[in-house]
Order: sequence, then structure tokens, then C-alpha cells
Amino acid sequence: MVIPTLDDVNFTNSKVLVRIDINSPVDSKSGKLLDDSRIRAHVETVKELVEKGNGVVLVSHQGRPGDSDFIDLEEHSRLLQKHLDMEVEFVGDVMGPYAREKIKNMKLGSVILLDNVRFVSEELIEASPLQHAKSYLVRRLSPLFQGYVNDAFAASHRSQASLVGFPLVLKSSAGRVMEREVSALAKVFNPEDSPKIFIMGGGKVLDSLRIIENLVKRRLADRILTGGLIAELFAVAKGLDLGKENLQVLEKAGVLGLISRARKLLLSGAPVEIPVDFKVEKGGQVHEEPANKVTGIIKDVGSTTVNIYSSFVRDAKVIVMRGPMGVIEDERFRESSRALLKNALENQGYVIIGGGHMISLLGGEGQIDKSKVHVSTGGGALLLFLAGEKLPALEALDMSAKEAMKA
Ligand SMILES: Nc1ncnc2c1ncn2[C@@H]1O[C@H](COP(=O)(O)OP(=O)(O)O)[C@@H](O)[C@H]1O
Ligand SMILES: O=C(OP(=O)(O)O)[C@H](O)COP(=O)(O)O
Repeated sequence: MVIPTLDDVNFTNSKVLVRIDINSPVDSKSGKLLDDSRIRAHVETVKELVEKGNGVVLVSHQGRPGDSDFIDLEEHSRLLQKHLDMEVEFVGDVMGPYAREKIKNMKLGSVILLDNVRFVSEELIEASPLQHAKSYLVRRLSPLFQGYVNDAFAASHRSQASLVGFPLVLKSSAGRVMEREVSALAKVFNPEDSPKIFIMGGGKVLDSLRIIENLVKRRLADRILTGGLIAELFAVAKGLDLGKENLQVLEKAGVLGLISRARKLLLSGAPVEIPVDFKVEKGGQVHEEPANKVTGIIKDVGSTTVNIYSSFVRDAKVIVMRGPMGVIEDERFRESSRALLKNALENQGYVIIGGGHMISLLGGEGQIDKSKVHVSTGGGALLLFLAGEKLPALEALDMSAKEAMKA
């Protein structure tokens, strides 16, 4: 696969559309961003393009329709402006007349951030690069640019218009974040580095299940330690009675239909570990309950589970962590994820940390040793990459590079 970088495609004095991923955790009460790691990560790419005299128009998504973190990008633009130390104009539009006028009139050397690209319904369609190259979004925006840069590694597992449509119509390259992720992860992908432990939590149950299926099929994981909602799904699949309220949580997340897939994995002998106890909330109080006697609403894994998981972590050569063990927005349920993260960082093995929520816990962990820790901006994308799946956004860059070579 050929992934052109900014060294191969040297954009200068051009208008460049840059797909970034600044999708960040949001406090559901205040609507404020809880972490700006992903915003900071893209500073290098944007600075480089600005220094080369380009007009940089940034496009990103935030959340998914229907979720409380589906918000506009105004606060993101303020944070980006702070970290870039230059003006970032927030344009509250994606491809309408207002946005296109702003792009047409922008000065080279300046930066614009467009609004949440998922406000455009077309963006949510998963389709091939060829189909998306003909999308309204791509047809509306591409004539305004001389180039396209994809720096959104964290979203590269999505085959959405802003990620895969532009490389087929514009000269394209990966940004510095994308480039670094791909090279760091490829280096680590060494079959001799074993045991490999995957710690999987969070709320994206279908994504996690797909990844676990892949890891098992390709025998890439020696052990998969579950937390978050995926752990609840596996617990139910194993036959544990988690009570009506927790089943309702899974039902609301639309994942009850996945129980049979989880059960199939367990029956096949997949190395999936399920929590033996949980931290639950009941009547406003926090309790620890064994997994077979749950009466409250599950909010985190319990301390015995943390001890068991820590013993696996201690022996691992590679530890991949994605998605928190519990509802870490509430500090009463942050401890398990933090303890496992601390153990992993103290361990001898190489640690790969992905997903906005786990990364937000890194703050208090002091100086990170970059030779043994790779902090990925990606969650699902990281795991799919490590599971050996093709990432559509990288495929599209590859197609673009091959077309350019033919020309
Ligand atoms: N037991 C649980 N019940 C409900 N939500 C949970 C549970 N454990 C974790 N979560 C939620 O999962 C979300 C993070 O998941 P996800 O978006 O998949 O992670 P990331 O952004 O790190 O990839 C958080 O909002 C957290 O509250
Ligand atoms: O946060 C993201 O993915 P992640 O939670 O797997 O890290 C990306 O921004 C992709 O978002 P999506 O999973 O809503 O497509």
C-alpha cells in the first residue's frame, strides 16, 4: 500500500482541505469538551501547511446524531486557535453558500474550521470511495481546493464522504498524525512480541465485537480483557443475570441482538475475560457486587476484576487499551481504568493506548516514555488496524497515489 505523505506531495501556496478528527469527549451536563488531546495532535500538520503558505480549511466530525456529544465545533475552534497560536476562523456551515463564500475569499496562510461535517446527512452513509467521489459534499467543496490532506487516523475505519471521497478528485496526502500512526503501529505489529493483551471497554459495542471477532479469527490476541458495555454483553451471553435495568441499558444501546454473536465467540473458546465483579450504582450509592449477584446499575468493573486483569497485564509484551472500563465522566467510576492504565505503564511491555476516553486519563501519569508507549489518536481505527483490517481512508489515499503515478 502506498500512503503519500506531506514529503511526497508538497503543498505550497494552495488551498488545502484537511480532514482532521477532533471528536472529543463532552460533558453531558455542561456541553463542554472534557479533553483536547485530539485537537493538540493536529497542530503540527496545520502549522506545517500554514508555514508553506497554504490556506487551510479544516473539516471534522463530532459525535453521532442522537447522542449528547453531537455538537458544533465552536469550542473546538477556540482551543485550536489557542494551541496553534494563530487565528482560526470558525465557519458555522459545512458546504452551504456561507462556507463556500468564506473558502473562496480566504487568504493564503490563514485557517478556517468548518462545522461538524455530520450535520450533512450524506456524511453518515458508508459507501465506497468511488461512490463518495460523486457525493454532493465532494462535488460542492472540491472545486474550491487544489489539494486534500487526511490527518484523521482516528476516523480512518469509516468509509464516509469527507474521509474517502476527496482523494479520488484532488491531489492528496496523509497528514503528519496519520503518517506517524501508521508507521508506529506497523513497527509494533511483530508476531514475536507475545503475549499480546487487549483491554477493551467503552460504549461502542458493535465496533468492539467486530474487533474481537477479528482478533480471535486471526489469533492476534492472547487475551482480551473486557470492561464497559461490551463486558456486560459478554456477561449476558455467558448466561449471567445482570438484572432488568442493565438489560435495559443494553437494549437502549441497541445491542441485545449481538448476544448470539458474543455467545458464539465464548463457545468457540475465544480468550475473552469477563469481569467477576462490578461497581454499581444503587439509590445514589456506589457498591461492589459479584457478577452473578448484580442488583444495581453497572458503572464500572470491580476491584477483584482489576486485580485479575492486572496479573495478565504484568506478563504482557504488548498491551493495547481502548475504551474505559467504566463511566469515567463520573469520578466515582474512574478508578479501575486508571489503575489498569497505571499498571500497563509500569509494565515492561509496549503499551498502545487509543480512544479519546482512555487518553483523557493519561493526564496524571507524568512523563510518557515514547519508546515504550504509543498514544494513538485512534480507538476503533487503531484496533481494526492492529486486527489487520483494511482502513477505507488509507485505501482511498492509496488509490489516489496510484492514480497520480499513472498520470
Ligand atoms: N458500564 C457502562 N455503562 C454505560 N456506559 C459506559 C460503561 N462503561 C463505559 N461507558 C461509557 O463508554 C463511553 C466511552 O466509550 P467509547 O466512546 O467507546 O470510548 P473511546 O472514546 O475512548 O473510544 C463513556 O462515555 C463511558 O461513560
Ligand atoms: O472517536 C472516534 O472513534 P473511537 O471512539 O473508536 O476512538 C472517531 O472519531 C470515530 O468516531 P465514530 O465512531 O463516531 O465514527
